[in-house]
Amino acid sequence: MQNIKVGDAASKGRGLFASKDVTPQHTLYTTNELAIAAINTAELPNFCYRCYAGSRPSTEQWYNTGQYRDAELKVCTGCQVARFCGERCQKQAWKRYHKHECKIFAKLRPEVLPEQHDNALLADGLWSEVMNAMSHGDDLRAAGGDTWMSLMLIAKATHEYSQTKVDLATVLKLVCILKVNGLKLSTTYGDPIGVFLDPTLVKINHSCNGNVMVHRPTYTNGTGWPNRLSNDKAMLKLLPLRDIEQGEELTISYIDFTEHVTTRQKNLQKDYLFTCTCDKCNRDTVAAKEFSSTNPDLAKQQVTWREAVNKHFQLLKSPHFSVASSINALESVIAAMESQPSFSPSTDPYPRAIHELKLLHMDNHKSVGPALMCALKEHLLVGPAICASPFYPTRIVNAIYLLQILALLDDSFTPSPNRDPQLERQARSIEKKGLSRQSFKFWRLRICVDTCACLLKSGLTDLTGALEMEQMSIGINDRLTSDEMLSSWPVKQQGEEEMMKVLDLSRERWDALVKPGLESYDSRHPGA
Ligand SMILES: C[S@@+](CC[C@H](N)C(=O)[O-])C[C@H]1O[C@@H](n2cnc3c(N)ncnc32)[C@H](O)[C@@H]1O
Repeated sequence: MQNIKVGDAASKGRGLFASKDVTPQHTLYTTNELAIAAINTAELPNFCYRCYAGSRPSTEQWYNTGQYRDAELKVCTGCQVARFCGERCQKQAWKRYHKHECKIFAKLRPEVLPEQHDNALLADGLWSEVMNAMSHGDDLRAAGGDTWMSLMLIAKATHEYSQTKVDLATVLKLVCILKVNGLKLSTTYGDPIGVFLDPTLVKINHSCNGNVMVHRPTYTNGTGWPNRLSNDKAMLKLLPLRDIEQGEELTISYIDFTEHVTTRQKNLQKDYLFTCTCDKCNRDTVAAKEFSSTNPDLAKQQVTWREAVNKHFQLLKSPHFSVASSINALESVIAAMESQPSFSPSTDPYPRAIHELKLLHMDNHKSVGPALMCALKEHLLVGPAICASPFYPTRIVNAIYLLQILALLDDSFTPSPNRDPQLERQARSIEKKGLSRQSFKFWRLRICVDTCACLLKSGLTDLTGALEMEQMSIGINDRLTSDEMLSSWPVKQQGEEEMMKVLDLSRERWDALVKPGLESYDSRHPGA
C-alpha cells in the first residue's frame, strides 16, 4: 500500500511524492512498526508502551467513569515505568527493546528522560536511513542558546545512562535528527502523547496547507483492549486530504497551522531551521500587513488574545494551573473575538481557544452542556474555516465526539431508572436556550449522516465502527434510509433557526460562516 516515492524537492532537499493518482480513500503509506518512538514522561502511565493504545474511549464511558482509559494497563514489574495493555505487547516490547532499557529505567525512576525510550535497536539498513536524515547540527550549534544547551544535555544524559557503545557525537547527531524529523505521536483523537521518527516520513516536507495527514488508527496491536472497534493494525497511515496527482509533492504541516503566520514562521525557523514560503504563508503575510495598517487597534487586540491563550497552554503544564481560571480566560477571549463585527472563526487564537475550552469542560467531567456548545461551534464554524477538506481527520474525529455528546444528552431525555439528573438538567438547559428536542434529533441525524458519507470516502477505516454505533443508536440502517429520513424531516428550517439562536449567531453571520459548509453538505446529500 505504499503509493509514494522519494524525489528531489529543489531547495527543500529530498521530498516525498505521490507515485500514482490518489483520492482521499487511498492510503499513501502505512507502517505497523515505529522505528523510534518516545512517550512523554507524564503520559507513560496512560499509554501502552508497545502499541500506544490508551486513546479516549467513547464519551459515554468517559462520562460514566471520568477516565479516558478503557482498561487498566499493567506496569512492568522490573522498572515500574513502562505499562502494557496485555501480555502480547509486553512480550514484543521486551524482545525488541525493553530488555535493553528496563534496568536503566528502574535506576532513573521517576525522572525518566523521554528521549531515553528511543533505544529500540535498529537494523543496519534502518540505522543508516535514520542517520542520513537532515540533522541541521551545524545550524543548531551556530544558533546556540537554550535549544542547543538542551540538545547537548539530552545527548549527554542519554549517552551516560544508556551505557551505549555509540560515541557522544553520534548520540548528539541522533538527538538533532529527532528534533528536526520527529513527528508528534498522538492518539487517534489528536492528543499529543510523545514523538516518533519514521525512516520514510523523515523525507516529507512541510506546508502550512499540507495535502496529506498522518493518522494513528484507534486499534493498533489488537491486544487486551475490550472496547476497540476496528481491525486496522496499522501503527500509522499517511492519508490524502484531497485528490492528488501522480508526481505531486506530498506535504504535511509540522506545526499547528491554525496559529498566526508570524508564530508559524518563528516556530518553523526555531525548530526546523527554514523559512516557510508556502501559499498560505504568502497569503497570510500580505493579509496580516494590510490588516495591521487598516485596523491597528484590532491587530494589537489580537496579540493580547493570543497571549492569553498561550498563557493557558503554559499554565497547563505548571503546578499553578487552575481549571476555573483557564475556563474564564478562554471564555473571555472567545466572547471578545465573537463580539467583533469582522469576526472570522479561523483567526488565531479562536480555533485553539474553542478546542481547549471544550477539552476543559470535558475534563471537568460533568460539564457536558458547555462542552456541547464548544463542540457545535468547532464543527459548524471552525472546522470548515480552517480546513476546506471534509476528509481532514481532525474534523471527522471532532464530529464523532460531538455526536457522542449529543447522544449522551439526547438519551438523558428518555425516561429510564438510570437517568442521570445532572445530565438531564444540562439537556433541559439547552432546550431552554432554544434547541428543541426535535431539532436536537435533526442535528444528530444530519451530522451523523454527513460524517458517515465523508468517512466512507476517506481512508479512516478504523473510525467506521465508532460511527456505526452512532448510526445504530439513531436508527439509521443504510445510506438510503438516512437520506430518506433527512429529506422527510419536517424541521430542517426550524432546526437551522434554533441552532442559530442557541449559538447566538445573527442571520447574517449564519449565512456567511455556517451556510457555505452546509451547502457543501447538501451537495453530498442531494436527496436531503
Ligand atoms: C523532516 S526533514 C524533510 C526532508 C528533507 N527535505 C530531507 O531532504 O531530508 C525537515 C527539513 O526539511 C527542510 N524543509 C521541510 N519543509 C520545507 C519547506 N517547506 N521549505 C524549506 N525547507 C523545508 C528543512 O530543512 C527541514 O528542517
